[in-house]
Amino acid sequence: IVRDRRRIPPGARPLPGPRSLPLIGRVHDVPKELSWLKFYEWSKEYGPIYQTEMFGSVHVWISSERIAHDLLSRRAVNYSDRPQIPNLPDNRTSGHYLALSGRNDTWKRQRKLCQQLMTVSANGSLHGYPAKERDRFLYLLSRDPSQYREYVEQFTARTVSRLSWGSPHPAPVLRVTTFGLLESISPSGALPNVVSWLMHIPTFLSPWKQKENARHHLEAGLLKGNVEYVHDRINEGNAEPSFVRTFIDNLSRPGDKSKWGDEAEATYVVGQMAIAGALTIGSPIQSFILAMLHYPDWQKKLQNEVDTVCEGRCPEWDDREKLPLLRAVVKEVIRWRPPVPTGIPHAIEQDDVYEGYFIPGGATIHALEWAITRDEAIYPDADAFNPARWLEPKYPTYKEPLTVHPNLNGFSQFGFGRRTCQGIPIVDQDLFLTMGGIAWALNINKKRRADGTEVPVHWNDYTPLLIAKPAPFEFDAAVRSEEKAAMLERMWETGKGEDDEEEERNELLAQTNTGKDDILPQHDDDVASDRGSETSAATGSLLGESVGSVSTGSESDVGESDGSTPGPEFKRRTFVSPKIVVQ
Ligand code: HEM
Repeated sequence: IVRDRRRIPPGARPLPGPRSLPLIGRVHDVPKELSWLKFYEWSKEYGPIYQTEMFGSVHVWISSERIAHDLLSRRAVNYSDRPQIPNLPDNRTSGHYLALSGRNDTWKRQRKLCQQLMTVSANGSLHGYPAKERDRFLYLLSRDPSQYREYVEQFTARTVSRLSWGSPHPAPVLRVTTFGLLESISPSGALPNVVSWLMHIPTFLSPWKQKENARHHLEAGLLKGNVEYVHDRINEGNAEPSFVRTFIDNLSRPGDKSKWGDEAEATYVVGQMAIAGALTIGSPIQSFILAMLHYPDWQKKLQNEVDTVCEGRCPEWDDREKLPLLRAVVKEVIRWRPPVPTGIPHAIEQDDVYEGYFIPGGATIHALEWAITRDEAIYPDADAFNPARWLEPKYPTYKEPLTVHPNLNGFSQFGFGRRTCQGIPIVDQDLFLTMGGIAWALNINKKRRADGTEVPVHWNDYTPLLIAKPAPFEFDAAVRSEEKAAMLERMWETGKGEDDEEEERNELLAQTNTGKDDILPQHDDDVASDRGSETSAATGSLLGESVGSVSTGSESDVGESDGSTPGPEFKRRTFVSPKIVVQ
């Protein structure tokens, strides 16, 4: 849609914004890296709501929480659609990506199902999965902190795989297909998302379409194979709790998809939940480590709270009422370094006028999460990491009682109106347990060179995709005592048996089935790194393979494919065990 002054009703005026060049609008001004800083800078110049044009599309940028609520929540009827993503042109209609779906009946039904599945699991404390995976994560991190990105991504993907399908084993393939999706939908991940006419190029000429088709094929195999796996486990009487099991046991109504959809639809709803969980939560966990390096005083305060309240043991989810500082740290990390800094865009359906400004129907509406968390009236000294802003009455964000507040419910960083994030129970528990666990187990410090000087750590260098993660940085992490080192060993031992057995069986089956052992990236750092160019080679090689269904560890899945192509296998991971360093 091009700005058309004839559409502006009498008395209204166009939104302010940078002057556009013919055809390209302001596209040349938006940097590939940290684009949200440019949009934030423009908000200082043009105000808390302004517009830009890019290749004929109008984009509206909102930097004030009040305005975001006025439009996206109060006028939700008109502001709850999603824009078309040129590199994923059926995103609004396919029913495969709830979060990217248009405002249609399929989306409404899927959103209800997603909420129901989440509620059942949240009421069961997420079946203890985040704690189980947290214990594994802490042990691995304590062994080799330099692999922190790999272990963080393993933690998030394994936890959400358990929640979705009752098994951690889909995690490696989930990570690959999910990262590919992130590239496909991000403005900086695929050229057609910026130069939209490229979406009309036929598939045989379009590297972007070919890559996305291969990724989608892999994803379909993964999701369908995983549902089969749950059926197998149910038939054998040993299915672990999961979203899919809840659907099959309680919500599936063959022949009637009116309320919860059918199994094919639920397959993709759960897939979307798994994708969302695997994509996002690693960002704040990594940002937490970054914050501890820049703010050692807050690390000490957090350790004091955890040590005093938990009397030497690692914090658990049941301790949350008694750990307000830990909850404040969780919330402050998300505020300080928003995981989705430009937000997930909404689309407006009909022309609208807001405070005298014309907003054209069809425009893309961005709640600029980065700017929203930098509003000095709400967050004084916004650039500083300061959990006290959630705990002391002198700050505008303080809320009582501290047994409940701060918490993540209703936080701007999870969006607005009818499209708000549905994963908050997972985010809350994953972050509480990992951040509390790291504070309990480890002292995070800047690395020192042989000459005693500190290795510098960046302040705000983040990856450019829709979900932003810190660029790699170096640090030291020492286990805080011999006693904790022994406890970490026990935490690892308790969780590992079942995994090892399954992975060993996978390896055996994979070898007999395919004789190939390199279909997955050798080093998952490739996937964890999220730097488009670094990762595309590994992802591309995987997607370039012709793949059938995807193993989740059950015998029936492995090797079940279209007959001509092998299913990708899970590589067995061997964990090196350097000596634990105790400080
Ligand atoms: C730190 C972690 C996360 C952050 C910061 C986050 C943030 C967001 C944001 C900003 C939106 C868009 C809201 C809007 O359009 O107004 C969203 C949507 C969504 N999120 Fe999350 N999210 C996180 C984790 C998760 C997890 C773990 C799940 C798993 C279920 C999840 C599921 C969804 C879904 C299904 C939607 C789409 C809702 C819709 O379009 O109707 N998110 N999230």
